[in-house]
This record gives sequence, C-alpha cells and structure tokens, in this order.
Amino acid sequence: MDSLFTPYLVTGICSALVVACSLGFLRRPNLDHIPVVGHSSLLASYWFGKGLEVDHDRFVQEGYDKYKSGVFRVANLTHWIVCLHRSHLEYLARAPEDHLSFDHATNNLLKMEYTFGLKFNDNYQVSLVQSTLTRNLSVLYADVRDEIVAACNEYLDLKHNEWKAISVEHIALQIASRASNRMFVGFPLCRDPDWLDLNINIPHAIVAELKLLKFCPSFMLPLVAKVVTNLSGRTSRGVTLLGPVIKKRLQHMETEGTDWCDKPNDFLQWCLDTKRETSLTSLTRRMIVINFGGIHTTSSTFSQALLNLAENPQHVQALRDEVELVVSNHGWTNEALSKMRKVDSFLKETLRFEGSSLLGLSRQAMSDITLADGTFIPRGTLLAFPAYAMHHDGAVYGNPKAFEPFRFADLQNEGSEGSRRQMVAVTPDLLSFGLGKHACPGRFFAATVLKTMLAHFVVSYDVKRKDDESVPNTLRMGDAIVPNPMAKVMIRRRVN
Ligand code: HEM
Repeated sequence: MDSLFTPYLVTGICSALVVACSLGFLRRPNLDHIPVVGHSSLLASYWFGKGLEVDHDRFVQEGYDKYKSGVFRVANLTHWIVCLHRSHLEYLARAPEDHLSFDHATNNLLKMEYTFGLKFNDNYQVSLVQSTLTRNLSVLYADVRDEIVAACNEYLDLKHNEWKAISVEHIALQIASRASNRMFVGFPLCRDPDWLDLNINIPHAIVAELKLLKFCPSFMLPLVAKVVTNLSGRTSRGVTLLGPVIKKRLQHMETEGTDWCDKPNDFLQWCLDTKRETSLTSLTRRMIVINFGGIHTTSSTFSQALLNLAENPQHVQALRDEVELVVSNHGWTNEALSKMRKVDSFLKETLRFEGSSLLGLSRQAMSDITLADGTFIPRGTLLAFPAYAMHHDGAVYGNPKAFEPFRFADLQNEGSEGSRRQMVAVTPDLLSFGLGKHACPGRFFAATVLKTMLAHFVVSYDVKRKDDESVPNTLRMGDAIVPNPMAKVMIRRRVN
C-alpha cells in the first residue's frame, strides 16, 4: 500500500510545487527600478546556481564599488536581496519591527517552525541571553574557563613538547561547544559527547534541509517539511539526553519551590525559572536553538583567529606579555578580560578581516517604504548590507586588505572613544554583531569565551603554520564565509 501510495504522493507534491513556485514568482515585489548586479533574473540564478555559490562575493563587491552611494540587488536563487548603502544604517537601526523585520527575515531564512520546531516569534530565550546570561558572566567565569582548560587538555592531548598537527575547525568546535554548554546546560551534560555531537552537527543537517525548503511556498511547508526534515529525529535524540536532566529539575522545583541547595545556575534553569514551558520536547528544542546561535559563530571566529595566529607569529609575544601582566594583577577573571586590549583587538580584527557573512543586517520590509534618498522599497523585499565589502573599504579602514591585529587596540589607545573600539561595541563601521535592537545579545558571552580561549592558547602553547604552508583561504558558500575545514596548524606545549 505504502509503495503504491508513495509515487503518487511525490508526483502530487512536485506538481503542486511547480504551480506554487510559478505563482510565487508572479507575486514577488516589483524591483525593476533597482539595478541588478550579477545574474539578471532569478531564473538565470537557478540555471547558474553553481555559479552563484562561487560568484556571489564578486557580484556583491562589484555592486558595492559601482553603486557607491546607492542601492543594488543580487539574485539569491529564490529571491532578490536589495543591498543598501551605509547611509541607510541609521534608519535600519531605528526602524520598528513592523517596518523592517529581523524576525521575518530570519524566519524566511531558517523556517524555524519546521527546522527547530519552535513557533515564529516564540523566542523568549533571546531576552534571557540579553539579560541573565550577560549578568552572570562574572559569576560563572571560573566555570567557563575551567571548561576551556579541561577541553584543551583533552582534545589537544599534547605529549611532552612535540609538535602536533591539529584540525583547526574540529578543535575549535569541540572547545567552543564545551565552554558554551557549561553555561547552557551545566556539568556533566556539557561533556557528554553525544549531546555535543548532536548540537555540533544540527546546523549541517538544517542547511541541507533548507536547500530544499527554500523552494517551497509557505502553504506547502507543513507537508514538505515532514518529508525532508529530520526534526523529530533530532528532537527525540535531544530529549533522550536532556530529558532526564529537565525531569530532575522539575521535580526539585515542585518539591522545593524556587530555590534549593545546589540549584544549578545555567541557561536551562533560567528557562525553567520563567515557567513559560515544561514540556521536555520544547525545552530541548529551546536548548538546541541556543546552541545553534552560539556554537558555530564562536567556533568559526576562533578557528580563524587561530589560523591568523599561526600566520602571524611575530605578534605572539605582544599577546603573551599582555595576558601575563593582566593575569598577574587580576587573576583569571572576567574583569581581567576587559583589560586585555590586544587580545580583544586581535579577535575584532579577525571578525573584520574574515567575518562570517558577505551580507549583514538582513531585514524584511513589512510595508512599502521610501528611503531617505527616495528609493522605493516594496513590501516583502529582503534587504541587507554588503558587510564584507564595507569592512574592506579603504575610506573607513586604512590598509583594509591587511590583517592588522592591533589596529583597534591602537585606536583605543589614541582616542577618547575607547569603548567604541572594543570587540563587543556595535557601530556602523563593523557589522559583525549587527546593529540596533537586534544586535547580537550573545556577543558579551561570545567575547568572554573567545578572549579566554585565545589568551589560554597564547600563554600555554606554541602555534605555527603546518610545514610552512600558508593557511588555506576561507570558503564562500552563498553568503556565508566559513573557515576551510581542511585547515590545520601545528601546536605544542609552550617551550619558553
Ligand atoms: C562570534 C560569535 C557571534 C557572532 C559573530 C554573532 C553574530 C550575530 C549577528 C550578526 C546577529 C544578527 C544581528 C542583526 O542582524 O542586527 C546575531 C543575532 C543573535 N545572536 Fe549572535 N553572534 C555570535 C554569538 C552568539 C552567541 C554565543 C549567542 C548565544 C549565547 C548568540 C545569540 C544570538 C541571538 C539570540 C540573536 C538574535 C537576536 C534577536 O532576535 O534580536 N550569538 N548574532
């Protein structure tokens, strides 16, 4: 019965998709008045889809250079992205959600309900990141550092003083996911290889699923998602691992109220304390989504920083001197991190120089809008800024094509605007953490983890390029910029 039914079902879905896609094309916002860079139509970008993956960076840069003070659009397989100009940043930062929506743009990209199983706009975890997580950084700093040191010892597994080749991406992912999960779900689950593996690999699965889902019109998503996503599989694997921890905590809350001896202080508990949900499924999905936002962003920044360290050995001593001096005065504390200007600058320059996306500040127009320069943006349009090109603009940064690790520390030392130069500052010159009310709320935690990781590496290990090969370039996959997964560096315990 099933085998007879399946071909009809598949044919039905395919035909409906074709009809719906054609209708979808007809209903797209009319953007004829905005110049195109690269593929001249969405259809062309379908046909040359492979080319788009490869050339997207070239098109965006071309548009940025050509339309210096205007807007342009690039095709992104299923929709146009209108790239705005720097002068529109202030409007975007202030625009209310019913004009320019971060949530709709994100949902358009991630199809949250079908990939994570969380309803659109059901995101109370965002305010917990912003408030409780950030507030607890000093209190929980010792735990986070403890996890980083333990993870380094375990995964690097260095014997004596011998050099060892390590896969940068693998090591960065393991350490970042351990450190993050110490804060997210606490000890001992933060060391459970199955929990870590689940959360490290979910983004790969979701990216693959989205490649299919993004062609699907919204009314068909519930049906198609059932076929192409593995939401129930990953949820049940997560519930098996996290469920017993949640159950135990719920029991404590029932018998002992809001406080008890040894009450955990971690993200899971903060979610439970809100009493917004008690279902094992939704709490597990919540912890998966927070891992999704936190792990890969942090680990790819660290991967890139480690590669930059191996590529620029002449800067290691300055970093070591700074870390040793600060730690001798303040110990390993969150306060000490705020004094490590060079470490901060090294990471900030890594975000500027490589970054994680060609485009930043994606938003969807929720009504017809006319920008200050008169450009008309119809309702439904997806907007973004050419972040990578902006970060490499000689009018903003001197010597923009060079990695200058201490450029932000030098600016901090020179000027009165010290705090604006810090990694966590969000300013129009650096869009790595976004801008305005949706600027990344996890950036304070990310900076704590990243600075501790880098500071620990420079004082504990020697790092160099592998066999004097230069480090491989980052990869471009559509808009995303990711460290090359094949990249390796040589590492040993510090010799002097
Ligand atoms: C180096 C690491 C990270 C980078 C580069 C990064 C970058 C970003 C960016 C660009 C945005 C969108 C901002 C906008 O469009 O205005 C964002 C949003 C967000 N990030 Fe991060 N992020 C990082 C780490 C983290 C971590 C560790 C967490 C959680 C602990 C986190 C949680 C979030 C959340 C919840 C949002 C959505 C904010 C909202 O809905 O208003 N991020 N992040």
